[in-house]
Order: sequence, then C-alpha cells, then structure tokens
Amino acid sequence: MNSLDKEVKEEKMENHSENAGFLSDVDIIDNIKKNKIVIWPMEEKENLTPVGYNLTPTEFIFSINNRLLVNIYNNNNQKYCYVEPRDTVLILTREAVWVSNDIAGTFHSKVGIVSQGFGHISTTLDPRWQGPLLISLNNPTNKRLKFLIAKNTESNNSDDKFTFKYCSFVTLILYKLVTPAYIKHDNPSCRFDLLKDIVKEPSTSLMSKIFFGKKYKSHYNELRNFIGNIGDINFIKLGIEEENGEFKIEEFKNKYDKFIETIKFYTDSAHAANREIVNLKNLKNRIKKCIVVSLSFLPLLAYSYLGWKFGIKNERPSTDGYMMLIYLTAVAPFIVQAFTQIHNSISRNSIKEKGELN
Ligand SMILES: Nc1ccn([C@H]2C[C@H](O)[C@@H](COP(=O)(O)OP(=O)(O)OP(=O)(O)O)O2)c(=O)n1
Repeated sequence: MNSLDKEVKEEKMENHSENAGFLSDVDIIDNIKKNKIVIWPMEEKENLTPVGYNLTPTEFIFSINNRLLVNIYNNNNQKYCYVEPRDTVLILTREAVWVSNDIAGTFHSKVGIVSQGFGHISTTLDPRWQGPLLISLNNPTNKRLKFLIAKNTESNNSDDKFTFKYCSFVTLILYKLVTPAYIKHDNPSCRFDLLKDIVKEPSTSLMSKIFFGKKYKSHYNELRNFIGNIGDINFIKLGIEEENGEFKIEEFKNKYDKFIETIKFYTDSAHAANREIVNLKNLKNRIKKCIVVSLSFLPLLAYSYLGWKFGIKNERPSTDGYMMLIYLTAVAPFIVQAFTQIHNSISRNSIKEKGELN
C-alpha cells in the first residue's frame, strides 16, 4: 500500500462528492466565509463572475524576448503597455490567492483579451496554493498589441470625480475536489524561482561585447538583483503555516496588503535599470545603422572608380573595362536588395526598442 492509500485510509477522509464541482459566485462567497478560499484584495462588485473571479495585473510585466520589464505608458486616463509581435510576457497579479486542500483552480482567457489577438491562457492552481500568480500572455500575431492595465472611470461619488480601475485579464475558475488533495505542491509564491532563471543576460554580438560589454552586463545584473530582491523578501518567500489545521487568514491578508506597495517600490527601480538597458540597445542600433550606411557607399564608390578608370579616363576605353561595368550594373540590384534587407532588419530592431522607451 503506498503512502497516499495509507493516509486516505487512516484519516478516513471525508468524501465531498456531493458538493464537488465548479464553484459559482455564490459558492465562492460561501467558501470564503467558511475560510476555505482567500482572494486578496477582493473587489467583489467588479471582479466576481458567475463562474469565477477575474484577476488584475500589477505593473510587473516581464518580456521573455527582451528579458526586460515592459515600459508602462500613462496617458489619456489609461495605464497600458505593449506586447511586441511573437513575444510572451509574464504578468504578476495584484491578487494573492489561498485555497484549502479541497479546492483547486484553473486559469482561463477572457474573450476581450483573446479577441484582440492575444494567445489563450490555460494553467492550473494547486490546492493549498498561497500567493500572487505569474500569468503568461503571448502575442502570436505580427503586430504589437496594447495591454490595458488600468483606466480612470467616472465615479458616482461627487467628491471623487474619477476612480482608478484595474482591468482584469484572466479568469480563475475554482473547483471543490471530490477528495481533499494529499500531495503538497512545492512551488514558492509569485514563482520567483522561475523568474530568476529567465532574467539571464542575453547572448550578445562581438561588437556589443567590445563597445558595451561591461555596462550592458552591469545593467542586466542590476535588473536581476531587483527581481532577486523581491523574491528573497522573506515575507514573500516564506508561506504562512497552518496552526492546528487552521489557515491564519488575517496574517495572510496583512502580508499581502503590503505586497503591492513592495512590488511597486522594486518595480519602479527595476524600470529604471530597464531604461538604461534599452538606451544602450538603441545606441548600439544607431551605431550599426551608421556602419551599414557607410558600407553601402563602398560599392557605389568602387563602381564610380571603375567607370572612371576604364571608361571616362581613357581615350580608347578597354573592352574588359566595359564588360566589368556591364557585369556590375547587372548585379547592382542584388547588392542593393541585400543592403536594403540588412538596413530594414536593423531599423525594425530600433523601432521595437524605441517603442519600449517612448
Ligand atoms: N499562471 C500560473 C499558473 C500557476 N501558478 C502557480 C499556482 C500553481 O499552484 C503553481 C504551480 O503551477 P504549475 O502548473 O507550473 O506547477 P508544476 O509544479 O506542475 O510545474 P513547475 O513547478 O515545473 O512550474 O504555480 C502561477 O503562479 N501562475
């Protein structure tokens, strides 16, 4: 008999089959009252749905392709960012969630998000999970997509003309299990275990190493440290222990009350390190562009020189010289096309990186 069978037999675990299944809004509230679920902060009116709870983003939005936090824009009463074509971003949620060992969940896309072109979300929430979530969202299209973080809405309250509302982007569906789970998950809150590995310095070209090697490295280290620091904060790293089978809900809420403030503090610093990296990348692209433009003048100079040497300069131009010019004229479109390709690819990179900065 394995340990799972033994435990189930020994403890004669209560069978929940009658109540097992999808939790409706009513069931979620009921389970919150019974101390089986905590969603914190909870905005019942805005985010509780008939079959789940909508989660909202923090400004900690990390691009996998660039290995940088994405730039956050704040105008027209909106706070938003862009997800570049074929990039995936990891978004930390504002809400911290705790569920007991007989509740599990799944994360699903919102139609409003996927119909803009974003890819589907489909991951799981283990029983006994505690903490915010790190949701990945990808852009499989070939155009950059706007991701709305929050917006100002007109308030009914006359003292406060506008209220700031976070825009939800993923739905958490909760389920009551037939039998409480036995196996304990081993994942730390916020999944900083995964993030630390992702924020590695990307491989750089020889030119970058020569011109920017140290600076580039130090900014990436700075960014990695910020992310490491958030993950190392004890209050995030250490979960709240149960006492006599009871989860300390007030302690959990107090802990995560401070969480958004802490994230904001570190995220602002990380954004500053981020901007330094993007500035360096843009400078690198400008240098590359200058080199390509200078190089593209070389064939033109060679062509003019040959024309002058074998043609204009001679009273009796040589047939070889003419042949060479005809040959060069024939291959010229291919040379132009090759340079245009290189030029376009560099321009594309710099436009993309400019986008992160503006
Ligand atoms: N988008 C998601 C989905 C889940 N989780 C949290 C809640 C889950 O309980 C926990 C584990 O999720 P996984 O499915 O990734 O767990 P595994 O242990 O199977 O995989 P791994 O640890 O290798 O990632 O991570 C999260 O932060 N963000």
